[in-house]
Amino acid sequence: MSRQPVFLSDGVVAGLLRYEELIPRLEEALGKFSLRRSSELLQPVRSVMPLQNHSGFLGLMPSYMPNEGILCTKMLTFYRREAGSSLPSTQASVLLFDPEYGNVTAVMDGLDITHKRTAAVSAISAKLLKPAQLDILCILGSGHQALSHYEVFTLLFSFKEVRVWSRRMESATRFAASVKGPVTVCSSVKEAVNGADVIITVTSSSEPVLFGNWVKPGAHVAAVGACRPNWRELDDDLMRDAVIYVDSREGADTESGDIILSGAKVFAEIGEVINGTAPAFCEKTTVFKSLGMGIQDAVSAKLVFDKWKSQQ
Ligand SMILES: NC(=O)C1=CN([C@@H]2O[C@H](COP(=O)(O)OP(=O)(O)OC[C@H]3O[C@@H](n4cnc5c(N)ncnc54)[C@H](O)[C@@H]3O)[C@@H](O)[C@H]2O)C=CC1
Ligand SMILES: O=C([O-])C1=[NH+]CCC1
Repeated sequence: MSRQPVFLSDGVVAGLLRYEELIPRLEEALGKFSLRRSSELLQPVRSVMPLQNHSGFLGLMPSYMPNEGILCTKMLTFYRREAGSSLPSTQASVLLFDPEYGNVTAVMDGLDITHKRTAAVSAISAKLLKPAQLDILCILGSGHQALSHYEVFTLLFSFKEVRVWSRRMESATRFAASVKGPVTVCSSVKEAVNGADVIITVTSSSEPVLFGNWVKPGAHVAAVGACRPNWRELDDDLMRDAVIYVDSREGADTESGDIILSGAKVFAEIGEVINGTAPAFCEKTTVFKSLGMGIQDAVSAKLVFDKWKSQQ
């Protein structure tokens, strides 16, 4: 195989990746993952190397889906940044391989994939674990993930009110001004989550920001940050009282401080709910603890690459 890999920039990837096409592929992949058939899907828990001089981490996220012709790995770096820092907190590249020959067919910027597939999986969790009422959406954090979550949640659901809180009020105000629809800027987490039906936590915090006694019973929480075993976004009360769903049990047991440090029991993977092998307790308070999986990047990258090829 002498062909050189193509390089797809962030702009090209962003132009090709659409939530409407991505969501069904992610649902299928999450269901397949939870079947644990190694002949159909392989994905180890990502390996993460600390970069102690920089408060950062380098992660490697390989996956293999032979029936779909997908062999892929994402490489990412993520850093804890001080408030006001202009340096990026997460960067990523995705490599697609030809599974038969082993050569790299495409190298693509992984930022848009990371933003969209993470938000899309949170939206899938909200679709599956939908509270009886869906009036108020609350977003805690105002960075890249906040934006992609706003986009997909307002695309799929019709909330009467969207609220945002950020640790710096001006960031929340900037976020509200940057999106199309109306957003209420809140000055405290307690005020922001009061009565909210869906709460999304997308912060880089390592301490709890969301406390169980502020959360409306029956609400759904999509918890996206805190991806290290000693980092938290949610307090023990919420972790103990809610029914906990995850993307990967192995990932959660290895990487989620919210699960490991609270001692909370994982009830099911959302792939099990998709497969009908675990119930969706929509009437209870539910937490979807998201950590991110290589297969999510892989199906996103394959979708982008196939669309790009069809246009050549
Ligand atoms: N579960 C998954 O699949 C993924 C999770 N993530 C995680 O999602 C989180 C957000 O990522 P991005 O939006 O890309 O980052 P970002 O840097 O664009 O935004 C981070 C947000 O967290 C806030 N923040 C930082 N420290 C905080 C603190 N101590 N308390 C409260 N808020 C704080 C910032 O003000 C900002 O609003 C990160 O923790 C990241 O590691 C990112 C990608 C995928
Ligand atoms: O899956 C992912 O891309 C990430 N999870 C935590 C930081 C980035």
